[in-house]
Amino acid sequence: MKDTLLRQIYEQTLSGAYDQNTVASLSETLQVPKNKITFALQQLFQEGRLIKAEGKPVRFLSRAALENQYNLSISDTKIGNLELWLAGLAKEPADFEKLVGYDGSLASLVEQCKATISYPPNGLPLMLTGETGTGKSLIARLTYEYASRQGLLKPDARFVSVNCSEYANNPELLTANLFGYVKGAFTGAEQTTPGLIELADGGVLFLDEVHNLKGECQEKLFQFMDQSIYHRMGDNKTWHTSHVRLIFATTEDPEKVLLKTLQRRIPMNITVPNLSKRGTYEKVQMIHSIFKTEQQRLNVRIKISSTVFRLLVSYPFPENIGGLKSTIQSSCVQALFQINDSGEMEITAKNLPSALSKNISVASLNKLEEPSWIYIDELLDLDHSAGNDLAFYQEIIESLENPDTFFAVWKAESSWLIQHLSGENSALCEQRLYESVRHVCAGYHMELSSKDLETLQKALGSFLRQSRLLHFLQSQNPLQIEKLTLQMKKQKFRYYSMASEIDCMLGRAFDYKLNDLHRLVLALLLSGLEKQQSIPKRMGVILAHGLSTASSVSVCVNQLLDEYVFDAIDMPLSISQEQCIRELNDYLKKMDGIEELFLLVDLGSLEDVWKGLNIRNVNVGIINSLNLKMALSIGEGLKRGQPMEEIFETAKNTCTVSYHIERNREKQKLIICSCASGLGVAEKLKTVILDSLPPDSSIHVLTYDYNSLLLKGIEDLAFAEYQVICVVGTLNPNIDRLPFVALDDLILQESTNSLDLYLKSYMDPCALAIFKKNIVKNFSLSNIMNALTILNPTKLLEHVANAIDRLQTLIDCQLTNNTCFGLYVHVSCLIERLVMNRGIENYKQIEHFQTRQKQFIDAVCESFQDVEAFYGVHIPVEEIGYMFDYVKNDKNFQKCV
Ligand SMILES: Nc1ncnc2c1ncn2[C@@H]1O[C@H](COP(=O)(O)OP(=O)(O)OP(=O)(O)O)[C@@H](O)[C@H]1O
Repeated sequence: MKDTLLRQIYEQTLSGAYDQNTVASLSETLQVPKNKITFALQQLFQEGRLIKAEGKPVRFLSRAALENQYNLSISDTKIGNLELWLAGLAKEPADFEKLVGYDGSLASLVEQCKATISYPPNGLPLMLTGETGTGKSLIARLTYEYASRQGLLKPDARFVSVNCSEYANNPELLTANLFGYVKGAFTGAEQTTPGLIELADGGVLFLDEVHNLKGECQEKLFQFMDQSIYHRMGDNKTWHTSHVRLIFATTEDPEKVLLKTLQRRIPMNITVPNLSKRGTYEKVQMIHSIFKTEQQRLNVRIKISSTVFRLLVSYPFPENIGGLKSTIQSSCVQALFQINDSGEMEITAKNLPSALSKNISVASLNKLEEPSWIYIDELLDLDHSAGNDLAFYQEIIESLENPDTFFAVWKAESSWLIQHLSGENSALCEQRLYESVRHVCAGYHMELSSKDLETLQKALGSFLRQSRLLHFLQSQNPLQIEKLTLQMKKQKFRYYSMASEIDCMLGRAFDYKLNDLHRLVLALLLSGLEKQQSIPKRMGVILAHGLSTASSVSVCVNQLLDEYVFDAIDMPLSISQEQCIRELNDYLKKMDGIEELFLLVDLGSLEDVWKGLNIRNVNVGIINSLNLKMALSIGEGLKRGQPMEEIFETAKNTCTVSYHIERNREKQKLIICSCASGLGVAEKLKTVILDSLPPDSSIHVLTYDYNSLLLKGIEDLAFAEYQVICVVGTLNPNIDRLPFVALDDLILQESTNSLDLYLKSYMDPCALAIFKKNIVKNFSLSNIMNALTILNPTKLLEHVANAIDRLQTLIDCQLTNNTCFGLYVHVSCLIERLVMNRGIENYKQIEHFQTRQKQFIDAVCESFQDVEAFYGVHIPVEEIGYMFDYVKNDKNFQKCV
């Protein structure tokens, strides 16, 4: 009757007539009393052949029918909402895809299982070892499903599973059940019964907890493995044949618990990793998958608190996935009546077994419970990139198993992270963050491209977004992270220190604190980004007291040399020597990889500084003198790549100290005599002025070339020693703030006051009176002429005066007396110079003058014809230029023009 009932249910399940699989309906169809149907259904359900759909009335479904129909293995036995559950089944993935981690931590295991079961002709025996609850049974079943789907098994081939531990106290019974027995083989063997090996013919026999198999049974088993034949218990004559693919599983070490002969016959031994090795993301997937099943079973939307999520991910379940599953199931039972107004089941930490939440105080439990809920349906969508990132972080932590190689692992991983982050479209593109990161990097001489900076910025963005996940990762692996931090500080302090600075900056800018794991990953990222760049092998550091002394000198030298040779450490005056040294040591840590350091310190003895330095793999040269010249000399040596000692020697020699004291002194007073007519006139002027000065006068009189005076003014070094009172000459050189006294003024005595005026401050009144008297006497025209020329002054003056009269007629202008007298002197000197071949040859813009003042030039030429003829000279046009300059300032001439 049982078989008929099972067949009926099988067909009705296949045809979808689930409503006919009730006690009442089946009793009616099969014409069997309800109580007998109920009893048989109960038995079949316990055997795992039926699935029970709760409800009114209860319905039963054939497991085999559904498994064939959906081509999958069903582990559920009782279901809540049948329709929902069936909808879920339709979406179920095939065989190994049901295994969380099939393409992750279990990828190679899956490949091995597939290869072993497919090995021709009948597959190879496979041993699965692993802690309890790691998924050995599931993997065995999925291996069967895979073989079945691949057509490696007969269509009706079964997966027969036997748990050897159930027979631990009765090994005979296990042998009987495995190989079958004949009637009378033992007490109670009322009829000949086929064994499980026979039932599994063409399919898969899974022997779980195989370490419970007694030696005798093991021996029987390997005989069967060799030849596919066996005896039933109680009949040692008849051989039976069965072709079975065998899968074994044990939580023990097979080498310790199985006979060597059996071990040899199991060529493939696969270890199933325990939950803690699966990586956080796979744990999250498992939590999701288990809750999802419960959600379907209970037909409610489930949400869990973030604490529940954190605890489930971080708790080290001794029963592995089995433990996680039963914890989740029990939490759902506990929360069965915690359905909110929206019909959602809310699972909080209070619904978890006490073992999980024992580390959380009631207060913090309540506090922690307040915030976010996570819907099961959205669990995997927390952050799409979270999966990869978490696996990445996990891998970093796992690489710690072998600290010697983890930097190598990191190197590879960092390029993954860089790539990953470069492709990510981060929302956190704030210029402030970007600039701050750049600022920190620049402080470490790490010049990053904008793309690299963007990568860093995205990394920080990803930290901010995934803070919840990363914080529980941190809490999950505190020891590894501590160990890693120590290694990082030791080997890559530069990057760790940079990450810490970025952390501070983040704190200020976004009120966000990185945890150790963040900092490590950031440091790793920075070291990855810098792999293309070279940290300077040699560097200079200026260490000086004052708010910006060191930085000013270093900036100046770097600019002058156009090379970054100096860093600076500014020391406020209030800080102690120890603090300075501490700062310097911090700097040295930052500059991890530097080989030589040139240190310029302003204060403190050399010993104080170098004794306090923590030097490892760095040569530090210290010089206790700081000035720009010294810094420049050392900077130049650094730039040229000279050896350290040579650099210091050169600096020492170029910077020898010398001193000079310039005492305050009164400058001597000076009158400059400078004439466009030439130095000769100036010399004569000088003699006349000197003769006019009282004998005890301290005023100096010097001659100076007129053109040089125009060019250089009184900045000329020749005047450095003097305080120039005024210039006396024929033409005003018009020098700023330098008074001019015209010769003609002196001759005409019209403005003796002008010279008096300038000399008044430098002479006592008595001396000034003598000077004035002498000037009147000495500066009469004839006196001047006498002093000026070697020619006969009376004759010369007569000729010149006639020529100038004629000139005035030709240009039709009556010049002032001043101009006339000035011209007499000037032209007389001119003639004398020409006689002596010392004519002036240059005049500014002579062509311009020639074209513009042609009329004047012609007038001069004509009026001076007699003079030229008499003295046998020719007045060149340049000299006429100077005569014009004399005339042009005349107020009458200006009116005529
Ligand atoms: N990779 C996985 N993906 C999804 N669920 C899994 C996975 N591994 C195990 N499970 C689930 O975890 C539970 C325990 O797995 P299973 O019974 O196969 O472990 P086991 O190693 O055979 O344990 P034991 O040694 O105690 O028999 C099962 O409900 C199984 O469906």
